[in-house]
Amino acid sequence: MTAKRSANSWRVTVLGGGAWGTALALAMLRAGHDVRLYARDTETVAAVARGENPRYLPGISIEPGIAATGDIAAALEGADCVLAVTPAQSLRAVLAHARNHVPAGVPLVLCAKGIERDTGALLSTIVEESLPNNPVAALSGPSFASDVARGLPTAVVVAARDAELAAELAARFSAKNLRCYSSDDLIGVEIGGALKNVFAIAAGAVTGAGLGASAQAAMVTRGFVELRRIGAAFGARPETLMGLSGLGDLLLTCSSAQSRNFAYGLALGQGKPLAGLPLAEGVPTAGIAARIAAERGIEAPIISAVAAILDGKVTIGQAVTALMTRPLKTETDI
Ligand SMILES: NC(=O)C1=CN([C@@H]2O[C@H](COP(=O)(O)OP(=O)(O)OC[C@H]3O[C@@H](n4cnc5c(N)ncnc54)[C@H](OP(=O)(O)O)[C@@H]3O)[C@@H](O)[C@H]2O)C=CC1
Ligand SMILES: O=C(CO)COP(=O)(O)O
Repeated sequence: MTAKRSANSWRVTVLGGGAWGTALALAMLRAGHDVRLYARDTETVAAVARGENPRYLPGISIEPGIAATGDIAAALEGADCVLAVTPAQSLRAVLAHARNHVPAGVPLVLCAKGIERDTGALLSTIVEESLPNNPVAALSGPSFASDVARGLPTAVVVAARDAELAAELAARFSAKNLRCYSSDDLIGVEIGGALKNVFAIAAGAVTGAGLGASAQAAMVTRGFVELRRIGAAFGARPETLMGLSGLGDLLLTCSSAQSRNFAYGLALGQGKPLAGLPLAEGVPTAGIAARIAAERGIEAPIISAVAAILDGKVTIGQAVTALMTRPLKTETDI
């Protein structure tokens, strides 16, 4: 199943041994690359070496060929490309740890989805601050880690400001069941991936609270308007947000309890305990996105409602009433 390495094979280093890091390491292996996986947790390193990652990808066997290590220097030595696949809120710390070992000039591909809670920085800004000598790219789109790890087909987008770099990365990452489109709209791809998580929480909450499929479709549609407004304020192109990293990922994660953000919202809507649930990137992103929208005068009532619910400032019922009684307007007034 593992593709043969060719002259086009790169040494690809994946930073992060969670669900998505492990799945992407497998995807890179299948695309014919020489893959190293850095995980800080020794048990994860040992598990990947055994051919499994039961904590993050239970029941999925990991093909041999991924060199897992807890040694950041060894992981990055000779890398042609680095994939950053830890949670958004950890990115700055991970890059600080990796900084002295990342070869100059090699692309750093963001695979996390979020906005830094404390600063409002997009993840590309964090890379540019931390690794000024490395071009930044982002990989995003509808792609559950377990689907990709199992080798099920999907399509994603790889973006970089330099269209040639984006196209090269997309070509090198594509494999039989991973179709990578390219884009030079880095910010658009980042914003789509980050904000869809907030609406996935909202979609889960709508389902959990039993508000009905109609409410869910209406919320996701109006949420997408907010995503487009915020995207526009950051200079994202509308067609990017209509693509895999915006609409595509919104469709996936707002309709499936396989999404951890949707599952988080579902528990919220059902009044179940939230402690101990898996990573839901939309939680920190909701608060900072609401703040960014308020500071920039962008109308984002659903994002603000999600942030207020997560902060315990309003109940889901109160938020729904507030949303339903907003002044009426034309639909196209975005
Ligand atoms: N899972 C998915 O389907 C997809 C996820 N993503 C995005 O990818 C990102 C990562 O998600 P995912 O892999 O699923 O998350 P997981 O919770 O499955 O794994 C997170 C990984 O990051 C590691 N980590 C956290 N903080 C640090 C740190 N400071 N230094 C080193 N390692 C650290 C964790 O290590 P430890 O075990 O030691 O805590 C763990 O290996 C998120 O932004 C997510 O939105 C994108 C597309 C699909
Ligand atoms: O981004 C994802 C799929 O594209 C994964 O979504 P969750 O983090 O909500 O599981």
